[in-house]
Amino acid sequence: MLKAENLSFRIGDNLLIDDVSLTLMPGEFTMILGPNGAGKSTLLKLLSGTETPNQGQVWYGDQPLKSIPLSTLAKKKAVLSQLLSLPFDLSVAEVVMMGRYPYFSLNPTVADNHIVDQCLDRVGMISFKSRPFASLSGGEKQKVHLARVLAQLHRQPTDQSIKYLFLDEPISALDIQYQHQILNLVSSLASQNMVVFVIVHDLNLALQYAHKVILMHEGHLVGMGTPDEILTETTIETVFQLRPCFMTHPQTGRRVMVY
Ligand SMILES: Nc1ncnc2c1ncn2[C@@H]1O[C@H](COP(=O)(O)OP(=O)(O)OP(=O)(O)O)[C@@H](O)[C@H]1O
Repeated sequence: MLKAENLSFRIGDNLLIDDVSLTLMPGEFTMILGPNGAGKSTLLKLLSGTETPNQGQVWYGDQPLKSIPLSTLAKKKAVLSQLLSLPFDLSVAEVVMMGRYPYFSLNPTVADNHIVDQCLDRVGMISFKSRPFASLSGGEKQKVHLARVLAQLHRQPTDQSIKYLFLDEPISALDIQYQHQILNLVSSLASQNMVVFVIVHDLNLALQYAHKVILMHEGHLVGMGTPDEILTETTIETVFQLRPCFMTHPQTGRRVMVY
């Protein structure tokens, strides 16, 4: 379980996160939504330990996040940020191998190489293994970085510990086929004792995939609950200044939104 208590974060005079408390459970696929500048990436950074709150505390299980040694944290938690480019010239396989750095000292083992292949295969990028990373398209880069975080959180069969996965707009550059493929993959990860926290902008994908939705606006948490509880006409109009229209999908019976 991840628990955040009364988090606030400010830069200069800007209060980016204002008294946010939440609980995330392993097994739940949590999506965070909100307009540009709402504070979603900042909250992700606080929950993943990339930034330290000015007030409040984050707990991973019964341990304060700030007390967990970095070497332990690197095997427990992985973050996919919006930054896709890399300052050095690496192959696709080498980028994914970065996810294995916490597990070996000098050289990767046969098992590490196998995990890299497995993770590339899971995101449909195994045939790109030897390509220079810099030569990939935006969507291809996004899939390779996802393989990297999968490699980082790869479990040994005996490992029952809770893992924490943070994805900042992981499907923003993907075509619709891969959007669904990756969200299905992330959903299956959530069911494997993982806390999964994903920022997306597509409210319909949240309606389709999320177990829990967190809606943010101007650094505040507007609501947290099931997509049907939180994504209502009123909240969407308040936060996005657009009145949505809900319809029922003719085949699945699910709620879908049009604008
Ligand atoms: N270093 C900084 N100094 C001042 N303000 C900042 C800084 N970093 C972020 N902000 C501001 O904090 C607010 C929240 O930013 P954040 O990136 O968390 O938003 P977001 O909800 O993830 O937005 P988006 O959907 O556009 O990615 C924004 O208004 C942003 O301009």
